[in-house]
Amino acid sequence: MTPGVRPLVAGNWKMNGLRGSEREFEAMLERARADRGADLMICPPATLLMRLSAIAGNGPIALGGQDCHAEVSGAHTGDLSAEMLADAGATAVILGHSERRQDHGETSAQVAAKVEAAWRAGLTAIVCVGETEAERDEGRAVEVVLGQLQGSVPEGATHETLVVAYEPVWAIGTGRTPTAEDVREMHSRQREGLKARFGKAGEAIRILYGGSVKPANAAELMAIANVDGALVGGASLKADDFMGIAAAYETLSG
Ligand SMILES: O=C[C@H](O)COP(=O)(O)O
Repeated sequence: MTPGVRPLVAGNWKMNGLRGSEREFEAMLERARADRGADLMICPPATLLMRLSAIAGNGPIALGGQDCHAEVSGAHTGDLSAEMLADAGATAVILGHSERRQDHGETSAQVAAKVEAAWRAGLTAIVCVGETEAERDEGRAVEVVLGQLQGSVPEGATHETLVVAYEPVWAIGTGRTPTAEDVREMHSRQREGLKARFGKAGEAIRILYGGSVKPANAAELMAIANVDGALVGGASLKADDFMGIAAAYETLSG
């Protein structure tokens, strides 16, 4: 946690979810009515955004997209603009997820262009960074992550327009997590980088941890300095698991 910074627990449904998933979302909403000490967000596949937005209303769970194109509109088959996501009810968009960087060859420069697009549309950009296992083994984790952060985030970021999500690639969907000391070190180095670049604003930009976050390990991870919430994949698909992670903040504040 960072003193004075309200945490964010965001769920990334990735390529999961059909209409029946509305029931899971409704169950999350019902349980989110009590303030859990953290902002909550679900990033469903784009096909569900408008439906979940109609259910969510002005309730306690915000919605986000999982990617966007840098342009406003045009001949880009299969792509979605940030404006379209905003129109469908999103207030944020995940950008530069390692699955986009790996599966679609996205570079940090392309991610930065998408961040500009998100800001143009009034969306908060959730920018993902993280090292592979080989890069960690080579002792390059800090260098890789700070390089991605520098290249993927344009000038002018604030705590309202930017959220960073640190996700070690080898921890995603594997059930493995870094040691608390490694998480502390990585988040602290990113905080220093954000402060050096954005001054006072960099102190309040949220840095989420992502990678095999579960109800059982959430409280320990979220208690680490400069861990301002979580980006949750698999465990965000079920209301019990997602709200179990959000409940870590009740433990921490209680
Ligand atoms: O965006 C979320 C992450 O990739 C984490 O996924 P996971 O919680 O399934 O490990």
